[in-house]
Amino acid sequence: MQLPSPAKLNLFLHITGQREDGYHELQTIFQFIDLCDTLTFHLNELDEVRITPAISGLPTLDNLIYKAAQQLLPYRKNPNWGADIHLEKCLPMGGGIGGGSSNAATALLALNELWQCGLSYQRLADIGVTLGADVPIFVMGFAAFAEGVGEKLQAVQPPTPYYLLLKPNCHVTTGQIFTDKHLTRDTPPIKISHALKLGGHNDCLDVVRKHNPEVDEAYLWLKNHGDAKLTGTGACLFIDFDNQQDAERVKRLVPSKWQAWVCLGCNQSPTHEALNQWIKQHKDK
Ligand SMILES: C[C@](O)(CO)[C@H](O)COP(=O)(O)OP(=O)(O)OC[C@H]1O[C@@H](n2ccc(N)nc2=O)[C@H](O)[C@@H]1O
Ligand SMILES: Nc1ncnc2c1ncn2[C@@H]1O[C@H](COP(=O)(O)OP(=O)(O)OP(=O)(O)O)[C@@H](O)[C@H]1O
Repeated sequence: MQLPSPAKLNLFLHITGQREDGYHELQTIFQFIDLCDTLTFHLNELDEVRITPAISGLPTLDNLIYKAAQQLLPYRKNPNWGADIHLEKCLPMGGGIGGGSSNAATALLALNELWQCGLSYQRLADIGVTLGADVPIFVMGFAAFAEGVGEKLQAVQPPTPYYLLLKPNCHVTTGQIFTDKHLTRDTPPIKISHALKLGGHNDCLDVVRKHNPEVDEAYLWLKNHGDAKLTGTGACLFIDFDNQQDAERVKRLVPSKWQAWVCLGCNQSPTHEALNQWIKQHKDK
């Protein structure tokens, strides 16, 4: 089974409070983009989960794909079943586009089928949120207005423009941004209708720019070409365009020290499209 594992953008990110366990309550709109890793799964009968290739600097036990697989082991129909998982990495790490969370969700969705666990998407999302706040959105697979720590989801259909996505040459640690004492944590909650009509801002932007001069520099550069926004806690920035040509034109101007992509917003996750096709083919057999 081969599945794409897409990135997400936070079209805005408001921090509305902080829970007693330290986690922040937020409001955001999540939308997928067609920039993806690819995961390939083969069932084995060795009761082992093996992931190739290793991600440099990341022990397998810490790989979110491995952690996701461990969570599903108790639900396997056959206790001898394991999986060989190949990861083709394309999404930059520490970019605020949720690559690790997406990989975890893709593994939950794939292994739920291959191991015949029979869990609902909601059960997989509940398991997923224990791995990372961004995992549920990738499990559910629809663009959403999110609240809580990102797990309370209402489906929405925002416009699906072309985006220019820019990755400054640095890695932002989400935990560091959320522990900064200057982070604004009291943005008044907004209604979903307001969010869809007027959007919002990213409360993390100032703190991320302060900690990461490269993000600051890239933000000032991108602002000359449109309404530059930060996704999640960065480092990635984006602007939207009505058409692909305009996005490509600005991409050609991006200084070579930064990575840039032109991608399309999607309100359905490509993981689910591919998974549903796989399920259909296997039912037909
Ligand atoms: C910023 C967002 O990307 C917006 O979509 C997410 O809220 C972050 O989600 P994530 O990367 O899956 O984050 P996690 O791996 O769950 O958390 C990393 C660290 O960020 C902090 N954290 C994360 C999410 C949240 N709502 N409040 C927090 O305070 C916690 O200190 C946590 O230890
Ligand atoms: N399969 C994986 N792919 C990428 N990162 C992983 C994976 N498994 C664990 N990680 C760890 O998760 C960290 C965050 O990676 P990720 O790509 O999700 O960052 P991010 O885009 O900033 O996420 P977010 O927007 O959720 O904060 C990485 O630095 C890495 O240590």
